[in-house]
Amino acid sequence: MNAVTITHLSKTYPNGTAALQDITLALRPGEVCGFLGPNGAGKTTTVKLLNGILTPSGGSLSVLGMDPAREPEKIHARCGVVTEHAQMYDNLTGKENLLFYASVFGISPSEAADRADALLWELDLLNAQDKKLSSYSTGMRQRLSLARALIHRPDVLFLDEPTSGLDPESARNVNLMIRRLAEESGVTVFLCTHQLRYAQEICSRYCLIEKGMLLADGTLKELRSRILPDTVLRIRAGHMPVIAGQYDPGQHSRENIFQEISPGHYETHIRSEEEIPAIVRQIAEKGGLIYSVENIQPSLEDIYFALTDIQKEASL
Ligand SMILES: Nc1ncnc2c1ncn2[C@@H]1O[C@H](COP(=O)(O)OP(=O)(O)OP(=O)(O)O)[C@@H](O)[C@H]1O
Repeated sequence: MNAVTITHLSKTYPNGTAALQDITLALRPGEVCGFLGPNGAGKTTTVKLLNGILTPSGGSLSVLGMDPAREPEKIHARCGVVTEHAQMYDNLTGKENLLFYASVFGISPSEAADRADALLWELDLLNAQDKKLSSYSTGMRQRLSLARALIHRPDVLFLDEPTSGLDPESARNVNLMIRRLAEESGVTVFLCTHQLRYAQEICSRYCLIEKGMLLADGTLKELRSRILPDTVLRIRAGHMPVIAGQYDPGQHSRENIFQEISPGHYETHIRSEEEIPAIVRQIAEKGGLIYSVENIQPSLEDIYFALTDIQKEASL
C-alpha cells in the first residue's frame, strides 16, 4: 500500500484562488519526497489537505489508507507535521512541551521522558530543555517542533520548510536525522521546501510544482535524463589543443568543442560519460597537458530552473 496517494487533487479557495490543479502522485513507504516549488506554488495547501485541515475541491487523497477529511484524528495519531507556525506553549519549557504532546498521544510518562530525552539530545536541545519556550530562538523552536512531531513515532512526516530558520550546521543535522528516519525506521517523508540544495542531499524523489500544477515527478536520475540530459565535461589543462567537433552533441560541427571558461579551465557539453575517454585520448594525443577531468551533472537547482524556463517559454 502507498503511504500517500494523491489523485487528481485540486483546491480552490473561497476567494477563487486556484491553489492546486489536478495533482496526482503516490509515495511508497520510506520514500523521502521533496515537494518543491516557489512561493505560492501550493505546497502548504497540499500539506493542509493531507492533514485534513482543508478539504479538496476535487480529486481524492489517502494517507496510510485513510481519507484525511474523514478521519483526521486517526491520521494525526500516525503522522507528524512540522510547519512554520507549529502550536506549542510559550509558558512551558521545551521538555514540558514534549511531555505534554506525548500525553496527548497516550504515551506513558516514563516512556515519554525517555523519548523526549533522546529527541532533545539528537536535536541539540538538551541544554535548553528546562528553559521556557518563550526564550527559544527561531531555530530552537523549529528543532523543538520537529521533536514534537516525532514524539509519537509517526509513520509519515509532513515537513513544511523544516530548515528555513536554521543555521547551516543545524540544518545539516536535521537533514541527516530525516534521512536516518526514512532509511532506518521506514518513515515516509513529504518535504516541502524551496531550499533545493538541502533537498538534493536527502530526498529520494522530487515533485516540482508551480502555480498549483505538477511540472515533474521522479528521481534525480530520471529528471536529469528527461529535462537536462547533457552533462558538462570540465578539464583543467596547462595546454589545451583544439578539439574539433566530431564529439559535439549538438547539430552543428564546431571548430573547437571546448570553451575556456576561466584561465586553464575548459568546458564542453557531452551526452554521456562514455564520450569522455575518447575526448581525453584526443587531447593527450594532440599534446594537451591535462591536470584534472570532471564530469559535472546538472544539480536539482539546474533542473528546476530549466523546467521553470521551459514553462515560461510555453506560456509566452
Ligand atoms: N486561505 C487562503 N485563502 C486564499 N488564498 C490562499 C489561502 N492560502 C493560500 N492561498 C493562495 O494559494 C496559493 C498557494 O499558496 P500556498 O501557501 O499553498 O503556497 P506555498 O507553495 O506553500 O508558498 P510558500 O512557499 O510561500 O509557503 C497562493 O496563491 C496563495 O496566495
